[in-house]
Amino acid sequence: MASTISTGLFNSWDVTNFVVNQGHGVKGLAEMGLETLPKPYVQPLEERITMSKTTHEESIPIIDVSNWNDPNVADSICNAAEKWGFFQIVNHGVPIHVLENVKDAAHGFFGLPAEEKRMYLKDHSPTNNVRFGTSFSPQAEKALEWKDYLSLFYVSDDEATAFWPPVCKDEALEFVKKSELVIRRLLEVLMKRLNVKEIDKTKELLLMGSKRINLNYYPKCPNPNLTVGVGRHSDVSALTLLLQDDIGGLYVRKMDGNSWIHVPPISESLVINVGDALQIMSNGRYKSIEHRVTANGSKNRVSVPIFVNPRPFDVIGPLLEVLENGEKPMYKQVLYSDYVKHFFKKAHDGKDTLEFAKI
Ligand SMILES: CC(C)(COP(=O)(O)OP(=O)(O)OC[C@H]1O[C@@H](n2cnc3c(N)ncnc32)[C@H](O)[C@@H]1OP(=O)(O)O)[C@@H](O)C(=O)NCCC(=O)NCCSC(=O)/C=C/c1ccc(O)c(O)c1
Ligand SMILES: O=C(O)CCC(=O)C(=O)O
Ligand SMILES: [Fe+2]
Repeated sequence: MASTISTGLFNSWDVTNFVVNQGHGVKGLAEMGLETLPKPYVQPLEERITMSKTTHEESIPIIDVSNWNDPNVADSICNAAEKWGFFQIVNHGVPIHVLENVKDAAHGFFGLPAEEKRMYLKDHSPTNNVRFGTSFSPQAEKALEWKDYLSLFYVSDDEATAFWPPVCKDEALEFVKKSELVIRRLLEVLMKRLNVKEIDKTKELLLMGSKRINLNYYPKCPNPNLTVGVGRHSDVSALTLLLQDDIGGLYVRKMDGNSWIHVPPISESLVINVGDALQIMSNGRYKSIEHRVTANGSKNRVSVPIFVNPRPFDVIGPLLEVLENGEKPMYKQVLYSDYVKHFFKKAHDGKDTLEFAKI
């Protein structure tokens, strides 16, 4: 392949070694001035987004949450979580400078030289809670995904201050903190429809006892149609709150069909989606929907999801309040860390992780 020969990376092993093991990331590869897509990134036809049916006739709901006490707001949120599993919120109260700063900080982190980012690869990182990586699970994947990430598991302010990379820690922490209220409000509203009247301490820990913030970087890609930014998956969180920049590329599977809907960037909005843990706890009422991201041929894209989760040692299953009306449980009780480890050890495979919890 002419382009990889000109970079000095002669075969697929060289490319993977350079990107994954040496910590250059796909950004390092993209910056070599490739003309064609290296082979390890070529996705099978059926996984390419260009081969899928995309529709512009419908879009996920956009909900103005400026008044949380308005019953119409609550209804719209619960309906969206049931029907779409995905929606955007505006007037959510997270200040614009917090959103702008964390996107800038993402560019700041990925703009560091490879030697500095390499310090956060799994084998070098001073803590398991900070991980720089590429693709999703390169050891399990047939084709790599065109994305680098920094994943930060929030334990405490002190831990974050001590271990998160200096170039982005304040901004990432500020986004986590400033989004806490909107997360709580969303969960209160969603719980009410499930017959959970108040979120006591036990419920709070079960729903939002752990948080992970990822900084995702999708560099400009030669032949974006042959690969993906992120393959089809559903999140394993309870709820995900996603900040995207103005480039676009996130697609959501329409629940009742085979078509994919674009999630258009809306300035100052946040994308919210139900994750597997909430689908399980709601006994299937709220839907954790498959989504994927395209690669982009002309721009570098960043996104910043906050995954709101149970704690690793929590056992999750359908909530008692949900089963009180006599409905049959669809999912068993599972240790949350077992569920997450199962997700992380395979390649992205749509909604297959949920099979792990099905009765
Ligand atoms: C995640 C775990 C299980 C990690 O526990 P730990 O003891 O640190 O286990 P570990 O042995 O280091 O990790 C197990 C494997 O998970 C994978 N892994 C761990 N962390 C990550 C990470 N942040 N990103 C990718 N893979 C990871 C690796 O494959 C590990 O294997 P290895 O590379 O070490 O061989 C633990 O912290 C936990 O239970 N956390 C619960 C809360 C949580 O983190 N929930 C997940 C929310 S994330 C979510 O919902 C979606 C994430 C997502 C989606 C699409 C993407 O493309 C993507 O990149 C990420
Ligand atoms: O980048 C995006 O828009 C979505 C990323 C995503 O789905 C994830 O990180 O789980
Ligand atoms: Fe996701």
